[in-house]
Amino acid sequence: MLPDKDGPGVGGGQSSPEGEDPSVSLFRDYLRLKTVHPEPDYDAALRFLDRAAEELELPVKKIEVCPGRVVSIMTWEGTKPTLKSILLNSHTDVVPVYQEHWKYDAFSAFKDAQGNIYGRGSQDMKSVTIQYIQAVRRLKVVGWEPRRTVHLMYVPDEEVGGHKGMETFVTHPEFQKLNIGFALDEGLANPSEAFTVFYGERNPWWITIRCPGSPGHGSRFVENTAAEKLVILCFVVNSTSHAFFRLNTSECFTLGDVTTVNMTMVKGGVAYNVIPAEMDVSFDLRIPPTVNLQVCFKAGVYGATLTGPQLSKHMNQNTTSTDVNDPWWSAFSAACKSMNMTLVKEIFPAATDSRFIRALGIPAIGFSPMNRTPILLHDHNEYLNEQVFLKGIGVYEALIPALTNVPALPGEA
Ligand SMILES: CSCC[C@H](NC=O)C(=O)O
Ligand SMILES: [Zn+2]
Ligand SMILES: [Zn+2]
Repeated sequence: MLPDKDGPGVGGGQSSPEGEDPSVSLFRDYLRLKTVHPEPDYDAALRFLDRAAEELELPVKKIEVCPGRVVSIMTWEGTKPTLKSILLNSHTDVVPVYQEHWKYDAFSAFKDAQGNIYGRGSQDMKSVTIQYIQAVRRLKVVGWEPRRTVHLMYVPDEEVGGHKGMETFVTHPEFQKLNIGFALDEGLANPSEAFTVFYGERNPWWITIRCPGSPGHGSRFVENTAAEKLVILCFVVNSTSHAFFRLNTSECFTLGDVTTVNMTMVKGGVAYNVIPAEMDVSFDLRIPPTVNLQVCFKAGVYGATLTGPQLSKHMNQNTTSTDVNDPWWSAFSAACKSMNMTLVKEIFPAATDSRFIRALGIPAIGFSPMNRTPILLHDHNEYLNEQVFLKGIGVYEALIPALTNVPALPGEA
């Protein structure tokens, strides 16, 4: 039996503080699960999502893509199930916290007098998971039925690159069976009245460069040392400041439009007085889809060599159409317009699981309905206001019908 309105919430809602919207209580319950790296409690998330699926009366499919790494999918079958489906994707994991820098326990989902709900994942992206679920719940309660099938997918390990999550799952036959036509995934908050939507991402490259050099006694003049090469690489990294400069001019660049390079790890050396024979230096590069990746390869690393394993070097640069004539974008943007929402289109500055979906040629939009909210993902004191959260449910309540009503496209059954 579906509940009357937003339902009692997973687990019966007994924990709902008096007067609190059940959707907010459900969100706070989900924030309390410690799906935090390096050892996320994925079982707790899967149990929580199973209970939600039971309440929604939706079938669940689980696929263990790697040992201990399960993708869970709730499916709301459409009245035209041969048409391509809509994917509502979210990841279940969250990044670690420095608890000493938080005002409240990062896993207590504390709500202050302004209605700000503090918790790791409140923006990234447990809010979106619950908003999808509650939007579906509301649509079911009023008896609405989708034409296209809707899949709510919950994936592990996005925060560590998605290798044991979405990257592997997109190669699985069960993924093909979902027959996805269009996907929604996470975006970022926007401090203004507007909402940001992401139609592409910068390519993340996590690379390690080995700098071999001449060894010797630490008291001598030695030419061509490993450390010397490492220092030259520091100058290369300095080019990041050019990108920063461009960001701060009147030119309309956002972080997603420029390349950034940060040296993030250095390894090498055994003793104060021994010049090491090699040093490894690691970089986090983010390259916009408009930059020729082959040129990046040829840029040269001053006699140093790339060494393995290169943790991530995403090469696909597909972006999603935001052309007025694109049927998915026009459905998405028209629904937002009907709610008087202002949209700002950008390239996502970091990486999400959308990149694996776009790489298959499937259009994907990164969108978390959080306006009037500072960008606090991965930061201390990450929070989301309950009113903003609740409005977001309404946004999906309009977006799901808009997207599932996109008429059959050429080539669709
Ligand atoms: C190289 S994949 C890294 C994925 C990660 N995603 C979220 O923060 C990021 O650092 O962007
Ligand atoms: Zn995220
Ligand atoms: Zn994240």
